[in-house]
Amino acid sequence: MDFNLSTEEWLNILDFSRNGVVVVDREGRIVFMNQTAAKVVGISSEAAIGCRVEEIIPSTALLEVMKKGKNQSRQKMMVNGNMVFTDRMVLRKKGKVVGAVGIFQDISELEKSSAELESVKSMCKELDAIFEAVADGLVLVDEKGCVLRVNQAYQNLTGITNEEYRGKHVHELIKEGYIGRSLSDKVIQRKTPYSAIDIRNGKELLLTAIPVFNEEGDIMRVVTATRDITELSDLKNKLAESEAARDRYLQELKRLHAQLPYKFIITNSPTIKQKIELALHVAQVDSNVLILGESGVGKDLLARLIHRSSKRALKSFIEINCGAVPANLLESEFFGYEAGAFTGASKEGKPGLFELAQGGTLFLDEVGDLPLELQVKVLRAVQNKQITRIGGTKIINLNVRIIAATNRDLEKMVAERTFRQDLYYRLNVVPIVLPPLRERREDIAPLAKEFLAKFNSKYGYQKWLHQDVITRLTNYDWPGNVRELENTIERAVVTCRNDCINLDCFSLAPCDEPAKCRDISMLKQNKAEEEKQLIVETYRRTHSTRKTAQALGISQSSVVKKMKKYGISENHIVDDAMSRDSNYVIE
Ligand SMILES: Nc1ncnc2c1ncn2[C@@H]1O[C@H](COP(=O)(O)OP(=O)(O)OP(=O)(O)O)[C@@H](O)[C@H]1O
Repeated sequence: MDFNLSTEEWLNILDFSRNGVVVVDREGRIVFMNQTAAKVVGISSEAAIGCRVEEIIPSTALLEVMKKGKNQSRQKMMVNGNMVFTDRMVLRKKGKVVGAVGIFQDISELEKSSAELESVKSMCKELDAIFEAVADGLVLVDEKGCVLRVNQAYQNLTGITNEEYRGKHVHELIKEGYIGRSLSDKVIQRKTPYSAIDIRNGKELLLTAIPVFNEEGDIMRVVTATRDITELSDLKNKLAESEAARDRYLQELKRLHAQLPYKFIITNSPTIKQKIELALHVAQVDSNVLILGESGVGKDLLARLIHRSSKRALKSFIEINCGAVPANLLESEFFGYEAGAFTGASKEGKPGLFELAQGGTLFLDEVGDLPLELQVKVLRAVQNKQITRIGGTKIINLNVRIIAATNRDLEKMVAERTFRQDLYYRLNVVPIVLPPLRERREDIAPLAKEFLAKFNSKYGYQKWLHQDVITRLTNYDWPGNVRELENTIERAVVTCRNDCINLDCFSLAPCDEPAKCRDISMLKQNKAEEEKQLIVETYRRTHSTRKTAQALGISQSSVVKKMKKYGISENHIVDDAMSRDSNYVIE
């Protein structure tokens, strides 16, 4: 075969090679560099030829190869940032070294791919570890529904091994009775995740199957996670049970709580017991309650009982004595005010009692004393369950239960047009009338004993009541009702020098008919002049409406009202012009 190629032809062939070829002469100057080498080195062959090889390829070892006269193969080196494998060969002519050739292969891409392969491999290992480590059972099926693998947790959960599952179609598994239904099948059909709860082997399992899509958007895998929620369900049931128990205890607690004030309401009277039953009953609903009865019969006590027995028990019980707050302050007391609403208003503004009672109960004591002009505003609040602070525009929604009380005859007041009829109806949803003590004399002895025990303990005595005293107290009419009885016992306990409290210790003069007695019962029974006289006398002694009220066994607001009624001015009574009771201006 005649196949003699010229040097140029050989060089052309080398130029065409996908391997880089660099030839240097004895001095190390580049005499040939093919296209591939030029590309890797980053310089044109023309520019490279004639240059010293170490200037163009600083990492070259061709000079060393020539010096040692020994070829090298498969050496890794970096050329212009590219990783190459190189073979170096010494060129000899007649046994003399005349130059060297380097042939190299760019392996950068290969390196990159193998690095990627390594990372994919380690990722696979990680996923394998995760697949096996998760507590949920996992089943992996392909796009057709054939099981690729199941993890250890799934095998533990179902008792079915990987081998039994692997390679089988889910339909086959259903047929063979391994599973009752397949979620993977549904996911493949619908192309969306799917969840269900199954009972298998007596265990409650939560199954969640999700599809895995390829680049084209076709399902390539379905992963089904199976979680044993038997324990969770048990816990849920236990939680529900303990919540129900807690509610029961709460109710019981409320009931006991409600009984607490009941215990302090001392009574032997069937009528009062009935009223208490009624109060406990209406406590459960939010309807307005109107408690009627003379001063000191226990209206306040009953209002508190209703609150404490209601579902509002843990919220505020706000009480206002409508007769004890000066009329000009009542509105702001009730509704509050915004900052700077009027001269003297606090900078921050102030919430009113309606707001303070949010969620709880507002007790309007002595509601009959509410000034007419305020009645309409209170009506609006009670009716609409909304208020606006004085000087404000914001509507505040109310969630307040209203209990009102009075010792006045509201019906008569309505007839006389001193109390608004609409407000009366609004408040009088459930009326509870507490009879005076004289109409339930069976309560007097137990109450007296209770108060005796209370004040004995308060003052550290061990006194007792003589039977005559009990009889006397029982026969007495008690215009100031329980409050008066309480004060009378306290006075007797502290003033009586003997341990046996006998009739001498009482200012109640012994008499057969209580009505004839010359004592504070006059306040109720005697003519107005005597009542006036009694108040004047008591005030002269006490110098205060509060103490006068205490001494007479009536409320402070009643004293103030009666003083107004009889035109009793403080100056008439005491020389000292300064009233000690700064709450009231007595004309
Ligand atoms: N049944 C009772 N058992 C024990 N204490 C009672 C009873 N009834 C009333 N009291 C006591 O008598 C006093 C007066 O009761 P309360 O303030 O409830 O009467 P009121 O009708 O609201 O009086 P007012 O109309 O003057 O406001 C309170 O100290 C209260 O604790």
